[in-house]
Amino acid sequence: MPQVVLLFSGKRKSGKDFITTHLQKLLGDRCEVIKISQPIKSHWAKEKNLDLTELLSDGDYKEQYRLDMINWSEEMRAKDYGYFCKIATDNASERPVWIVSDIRRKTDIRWFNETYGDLIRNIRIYADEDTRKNRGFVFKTGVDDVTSECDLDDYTGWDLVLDNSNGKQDIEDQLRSIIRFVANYRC
Ligand SMILES: Nc1ncnc2c1ncn2[C@@H]1O[C@H](COP(=O)(O)OP(=O)(O)O)[C@@H](O)[C@H]1O
Ligand SMILES: C[C@@](O)(CCOP(=O)(O)OP(=O)(O)O)CC(=O)O
Repeated sequence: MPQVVLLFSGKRKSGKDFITTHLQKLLGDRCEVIKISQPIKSHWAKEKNLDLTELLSDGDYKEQYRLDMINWSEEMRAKDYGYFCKIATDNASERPVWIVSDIRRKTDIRWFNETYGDLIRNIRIYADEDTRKNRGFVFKTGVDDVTSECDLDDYTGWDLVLDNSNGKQDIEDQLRSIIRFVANYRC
């Protein structure tokens, strides 16, 4: 069992990967990064003979397949909302800090809450739309107006909110806030 499970969410190009990758470097082998989208992308790469490394990176490649992956994964979630959360965590190591870098749905939070209870901490990464556009965000119907991107818009149970817009806190400050926040867990 981990000692703390940090759930990160945020809209496309808000900086989830950026912040969690830096956090991982800082915490080293005390932490494990878990991606719910990993089993989705693995399945899709096998099924369609795609480049998994590219699908996992922040480039444009994954955007070409995002809509299809959303639609397929929603069918799976309709049968079992925790399906991908379970596969992603089944493969995780026994490190004390788990960083889940891509929480998107209330049912993701529900599954982690039911499975890890008091260990979970909800961290929201915010970035304003101009910043996200500068980072390559382009609105796409079927992607940005569906559950995948919008389900947590009205969620209010955040334990920590970080503003990762241009000109706000720099990455060192962001990381310090997170570390202060998890410090109680002797990580
Ligand atoms: N605070 C930041 N400073 C500089 N570049 C950033 C920052 N946050 C994100 N980026 C860059 O913006 C792009 C999108 O960030 P990413 O972490 O992939 O977003 P998300 O995972 O939320 O879609 C990446 O190229 C990333 O390096
Ligand atoms: C099909 C997806 O899992 C693809 C998610 O890919 P990423 O987690 O890489 O996305 P961003 O970091 O926000 O750009 C979305 C879903 O609804 O499950």
